[in-house]
Amino acid sequence: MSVAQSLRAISKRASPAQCLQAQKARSWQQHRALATHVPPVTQDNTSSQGPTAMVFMNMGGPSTTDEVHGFLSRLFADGDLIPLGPLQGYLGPFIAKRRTPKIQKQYADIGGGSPIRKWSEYQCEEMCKILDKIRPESAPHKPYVAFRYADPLTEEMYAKLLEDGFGKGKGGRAVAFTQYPQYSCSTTGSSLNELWKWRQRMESPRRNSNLTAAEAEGSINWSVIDRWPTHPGLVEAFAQNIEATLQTYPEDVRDSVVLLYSAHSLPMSVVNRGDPYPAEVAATVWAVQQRLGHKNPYRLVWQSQVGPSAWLGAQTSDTVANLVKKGQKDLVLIPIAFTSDHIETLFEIDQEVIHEANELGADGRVRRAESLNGNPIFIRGLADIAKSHLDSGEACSRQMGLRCPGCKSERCLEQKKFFLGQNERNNDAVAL
Ligand SMILES: C=CC1=C(C)c2cc3[nH]c(cc4nc(cc5[nH]c(cc1n2)c(C)c5CCC(=O)O)C(CCC(=O)O)=C4C)c(C)c3C=C
Ligand code: FES
Ligand SMILES: [Fe+2]
Repeated sequence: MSVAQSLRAISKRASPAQCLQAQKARSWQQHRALATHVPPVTQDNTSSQGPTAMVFMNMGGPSTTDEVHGFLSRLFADGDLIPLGPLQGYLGPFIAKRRTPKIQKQYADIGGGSPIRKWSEYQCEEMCKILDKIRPESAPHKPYVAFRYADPLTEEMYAKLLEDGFGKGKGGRAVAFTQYPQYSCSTTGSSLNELWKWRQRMESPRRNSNLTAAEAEGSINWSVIDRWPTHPGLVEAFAQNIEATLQTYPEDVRDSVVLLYSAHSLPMSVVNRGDPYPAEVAATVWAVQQRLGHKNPYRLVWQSQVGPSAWLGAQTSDTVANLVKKGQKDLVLIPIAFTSDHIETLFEIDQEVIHEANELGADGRVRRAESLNGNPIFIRGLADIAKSHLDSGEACSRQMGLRCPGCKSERCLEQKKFFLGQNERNNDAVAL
């Protein structure tokens, strides 16, 4: 049975409409029980390579409104995300401070904070439980979360890894697993640059004079899962959420509902540098459309642009308003580049875009597909991605070695050299 078939089999317990209802009502405990529903394992559970640290990397978000300023300060200090040149140290804090009240209000409006920490910790824990069963040779798999701009930060995660017995002369295996399905240098690239920076600070004898030679010798062996835009588990989970939302429309209009896949936009300067993200997001969309049998018309649109520079379009909000004005009111919005709810779904789509559509007369017919959050098919897919990665013995994908055509960043080059060099299998791969 293929991965896609087995994922579909796991989920064949309710119709899409029932699924939507059930998903809305599903409690935390139920999510837990479903995520760990895996086929029985027959291998014996003796571990020879474990423990293995599974580190989920993402941007993070403020869990409370008090954390908004710190979150924005780190975000605007990140030259990989927002390059402000030599003035970054002055301009970054200035913009962060000025923007804080507006963004605090948005987080207050979605319940007081971002749910991304809760979902990331849950997804990682549940994935590790599944991995222990389907890949006992590297068990126990220990869950860690490393956020770029909010707690738990990369340095906090690294300190915890060392405290838990990885590194410091004992070596140990850690997998940096990006939670951005599609690779962008402004997201996954930034998280990897940060991880590499803290690895140098905490485990390199040149940078950390407190390390003994033995401790430096036995440092953590890192590998990276850097992208997974068309993995069947991801595609199946998206497809089922879309089908469940389509079931909420009357049968006679169902096939003419327009599907609007919405992803966070990128500045055109990043797109023109050759960033892989737009192509990889489009790959996800195409895979989901194929799984759905192309029954509905679709468009890929882009949201959440910040500041006055040119960004990749068409914009989600303009597209929705245009279609509604033209009389196409049946629209499903699908957040396609993020794996849990966040301010862009709960505030921007639910409270701004859909609200505006209703003011234009959409009459509740513009709806959003649920985010992946605790979806058991998705979490089973994550475990499958991790298992394939561990089985492959590779340090990272070959794709990761090839820099953007317009990249001038030494940091990118050094980071890629480091991760490529973490495993013998990649010995013939070079960072270009
Ligand atoms: C795949 C997802 C994302 C990409 C690509 C991305 C690129 C990107 N973002 C900014 C600037 C900001 N992003 C902000 C918040 C934010 N961004 C993403 C995702 C991606 N960003 C998320 C999920 C969030 C919200 C986090 C949460 O609530 O959980 C913000 C802060 C909010 C604001 O001030 O509006 C900024 C700023 C740039 C410049 C960029 C590409 C270069
Ligand atoms: S900006 Fe893409 S590799 Fe450096
Ligand atoms: Fe963003």
